[in-house]
Amino acid sequence: MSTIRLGTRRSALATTQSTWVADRLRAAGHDVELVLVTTDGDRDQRTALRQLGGTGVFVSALRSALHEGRIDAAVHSLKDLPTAPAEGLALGAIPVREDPRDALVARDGMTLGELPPGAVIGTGSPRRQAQLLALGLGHRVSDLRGNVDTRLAAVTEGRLDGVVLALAGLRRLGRDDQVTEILDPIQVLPAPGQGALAVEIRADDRTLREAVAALDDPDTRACVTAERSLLAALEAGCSAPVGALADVVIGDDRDELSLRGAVVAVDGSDEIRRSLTGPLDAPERLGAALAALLLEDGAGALVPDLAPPTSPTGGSTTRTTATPLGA
Ligand SMILES: NCc1[nH]cc(CCC(=O)O)c1CC(=O)O
Repeated sequence: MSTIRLGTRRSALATTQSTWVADRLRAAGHDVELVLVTTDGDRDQRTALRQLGGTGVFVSALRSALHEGRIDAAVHSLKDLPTAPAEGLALGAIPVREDPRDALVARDGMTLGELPPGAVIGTGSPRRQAQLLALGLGHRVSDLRGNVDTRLAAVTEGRLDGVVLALAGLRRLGRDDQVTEILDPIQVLPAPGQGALAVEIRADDRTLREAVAALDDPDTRACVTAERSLLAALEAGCSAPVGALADVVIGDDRDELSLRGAVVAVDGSDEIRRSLTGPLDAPERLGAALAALLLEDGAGALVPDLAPPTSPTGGSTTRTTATPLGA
């Protein structure tokens, strides 16, 4: 087969991830060439992610390159991919995922519990902000964007007391030695899909589909499918204050999927956490069922832009459209 042109964003994290995918494809006997693509999300470092249009800013340039045949496959961080399927494209492989948890990098080796009230923690993610404030430790949150090294520098240079990032990104970049606390999902649930990669291809490209299929990890795919179905059923985007984490667990006579979800008011004043377990082969249903449960129990009141409950109770108005948060 001819050389696979593997499209990637230019950031250190993105090229590390795509190099990882390229190495696995090469190990399987393929020739691979990395093609660097600049995205709007990389170009505009100063605008808050929310103002940039939330979902998809890192993704659309790679998708255009796929559609136009400039690349044969694109490597994305799955959590940056909008939940809506892209016309004509398919997720050819979802490789085994890195640790999905969030991590704190704080001054003086401190954990969240050790940071004093008034300490300022940097994050550009409403999900992280909401869950950090909901801990009730009196911390403050400051908007922070930029690549991993820029964000870490804010702590080492003393501008912030701490930053919260995905452990997966720090691991891949070899920066996890700076982590002062791995945040327990009991307190801070990661973003749906966090720690996982997606290899996107053209849906009709059977050669590429076969080439990348060996990279797919079915357990990871089941977990992230459940997490993303929850997000989709809430009609929330990747910048919504919604956390989700699925695990494969040992059931009575076979493996099952356990899904946790959290919807948190962005000011941390209230939160709803629920979990459900279901069959491993029906992750979409599990995600949708947990979304319905969260909405029934009032998630919509915490985050006004979420979907209405599927069975509206007396007196409430059923909205026919929902704007994704962050749009
Ligand atoms: N939104 C940026 C982004 N997209 C994926 C990762 C980390 C790697 C991953 O989650 O797979 C990050 C950085 C971060 O959240 O700290």
